Amino acid sequence: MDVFKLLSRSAKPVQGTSQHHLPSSGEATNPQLFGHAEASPPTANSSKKRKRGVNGGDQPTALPAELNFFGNAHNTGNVNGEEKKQKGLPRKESRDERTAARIKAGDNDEEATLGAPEQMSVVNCKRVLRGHKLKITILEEFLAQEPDTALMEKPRKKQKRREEPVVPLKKAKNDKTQLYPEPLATFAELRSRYGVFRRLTENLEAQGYTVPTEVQLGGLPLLLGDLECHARGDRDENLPTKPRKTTAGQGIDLLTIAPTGSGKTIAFLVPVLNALIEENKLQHESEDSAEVGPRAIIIAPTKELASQTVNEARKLSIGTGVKIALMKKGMEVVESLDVETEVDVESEEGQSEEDASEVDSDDAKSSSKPSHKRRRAKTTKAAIIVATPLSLLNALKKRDGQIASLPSVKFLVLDEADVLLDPLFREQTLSLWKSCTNPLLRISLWSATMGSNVEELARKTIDDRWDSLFSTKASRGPARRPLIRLVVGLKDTAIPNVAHKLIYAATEQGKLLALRQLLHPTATPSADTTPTLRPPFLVFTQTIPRAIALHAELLYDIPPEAGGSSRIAVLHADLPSTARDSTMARFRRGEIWILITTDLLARGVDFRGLNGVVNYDVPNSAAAYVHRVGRTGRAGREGGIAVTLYTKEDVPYIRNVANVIRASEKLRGKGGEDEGEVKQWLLDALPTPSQRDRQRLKKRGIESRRPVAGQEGKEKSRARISTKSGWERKMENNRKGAVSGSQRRKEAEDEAEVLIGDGGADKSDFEGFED
Ligand SMILES: Nc1ncnc2c1ncn2[C@@H]1O[C@H](COP(=O)(O)OP(=O)(O)OP(=O)(O)O)[C@@H](O)[C@H]1O
Repeated sequence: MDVFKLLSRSAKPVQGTSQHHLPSSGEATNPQLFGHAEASPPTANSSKKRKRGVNGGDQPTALPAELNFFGNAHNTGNVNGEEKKQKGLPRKESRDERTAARIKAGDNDEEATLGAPEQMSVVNCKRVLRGHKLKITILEEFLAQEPDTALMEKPRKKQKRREEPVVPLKKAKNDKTQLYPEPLATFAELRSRYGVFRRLTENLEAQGYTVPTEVQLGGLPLLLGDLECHARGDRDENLPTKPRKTTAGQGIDLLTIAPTGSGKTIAFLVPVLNALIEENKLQHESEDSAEVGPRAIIIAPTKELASQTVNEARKLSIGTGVKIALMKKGMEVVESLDVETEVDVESEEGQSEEDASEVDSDDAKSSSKPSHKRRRAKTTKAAIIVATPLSLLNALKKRDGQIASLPSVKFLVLDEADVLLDPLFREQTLSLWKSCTNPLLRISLWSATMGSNVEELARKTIDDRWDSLFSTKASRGPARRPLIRLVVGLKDTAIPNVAHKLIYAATEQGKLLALRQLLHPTATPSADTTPTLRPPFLVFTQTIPRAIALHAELLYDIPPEAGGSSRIAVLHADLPSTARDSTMARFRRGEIWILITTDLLARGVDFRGLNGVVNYDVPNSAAAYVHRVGRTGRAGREGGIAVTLYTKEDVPYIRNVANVIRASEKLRGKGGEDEGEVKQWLLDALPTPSQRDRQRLKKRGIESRRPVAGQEGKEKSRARISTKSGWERKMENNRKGAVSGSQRRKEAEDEAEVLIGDGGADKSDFEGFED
């Protein structure tokens, strides 16, 4: 029995989306989104800019035949080595030295570690990076400067110090500097170039990854190397690599904006795991006692994403000795701290949420519920802790309300950083950031979308933290790490490998009809009309009550032969953890085909075989749209469909979504006025929402779909999802009212008749007539 056929009621598939093109039907052939044609050498006129360079980018010698970086990258460096020799520039040693240290530390695969390939020239690096739409910019650069010893010896008055702060480091801001680090051509280079531990690369290989995705080919060299990258802009593009002096060994802080499903998790996990394996080995060799406390913290906005990250990290860490733990309520992080370890077990689940559009109510809300049952906390011995902000914050909260510090933490990763630094989680995230007091802390922020305000906040927090650590008279401080920004593709744009459909449904009832039409198409669809959506897919609503209501409405739409109501489920933050976990597991196993949810699942969650996403309620922002539709088309898979239903209430705001679709279609090559889903005439016709409107929408969603707290009746009616119009419902209610009224009247009459029959009074009261 073809269950998909049953669900789609024998409809023929849309042209061009035959089953073998659907994302769920197989592995992606190429996880990279851009630069597939990179291997072919450029034509003479392909880069006018290069002519300005010293040697001229159009010279054949500047673009050698080894440009097939993804075929045999190890050959690419020879020419560059020659170039360097000719120019008399020093060859860098640091990688080899590091590799030798690795071997000494016990990772003895000499064959793989020796003979690291030579470096590419800047021209080649630039070509590859541009081909893959990677832009790497240095946001802030900090140069070490000798501290003023006079100031160190003579403490100044408070007033004076404020006027002339003692800053042992000179800060040099340069917003325009672009970097061209050598991209990672193959995963084998992790070992040969960066001396990554064998076990880690084997575990990566075991996952079946063959080609690094864009964020991995750009991000891993930045995080694993010593920033020996090309720091000059267009002017000096033909000059070879010059290692940066200021930051060797210190690493960098990184802000990454890369498309959804582009493999950011691997990009941040590999460097952290590698560093921790190294640390373990060195500790073991020197027989030092193991450091107390976690060494890396990964923060994610939802439990679902956090537990997915733990799974990924555990797969990569098999046999390495690095322990990873998912932060749970009741877990103690650092034993020696006098933290509030006794926890309320009952209040752990099902905290309610005011607004379902928020990412995870459990974390966004404070946990000030009274305790019912208490149990002792366990101290985790894990080196890496993956947590939602509130779960970790609760574990660090001391009895006096202060947050305990985590000096052992050297890596802080903010996954979905823009939402973690959004007002909903900002305070919690910044408190955790502040609690990581280790001066060597390396921070990396990751997301598919990042507003400039979030970038600015990240920059400022890094600045302030550094100043508070090293601006005192006595502290000299290490050389300041630079903050680098890596952008893959077009910032804040949906992935190009998903087909977008924007459907006007006019009213709420129209949306339900349209969704049913998607589920059970009656007419043969064509590429231009309503798309056929094949399970499994996700349906997003604005609020929890609406998700529940839609689930109730669609529950019996799936024929019993196809599994009936068990094939459709709802997942939201008001459900207990166990129910959430079980629904996720059933959806991943393919037992659930249609999962109705809120923005709880909009970010980070990776369902490999998801065929589509339905925005039953329009997302609250362009960023929300990017993340929601990014649940399909993961790792470069083709065939995903994103359907957005909108009503007349959405029209004032739909332009945000239309713009994202248009930009994504341009990336796909459908940039013409009359091409793609969003035609120019539609864009011209749509109103542009004001900044205020956009902010209000982001915060509250469409007002008429919001539940009204404390007004049970209204709340219900607003959440109601039904094909019946308001007028029909009113008439139905009137009919129901009339029927129940007549029933009441009838009952009253019957009662009266009984009383009359009985003489109209209570027998017990009747004492009889007196003689
Ligand atoms: N090099 C690779 N080759 C093939 N698949 C990969 C590669 N790297 C990661 N993947 C797969 O790509 C999928 C998406 O990865 P991941 O969840 O890390 O994406 P992401 O960039 O974090 O997305 P989001 O922004 O939605 O959180 C996963 O299924 C992962 O296994």
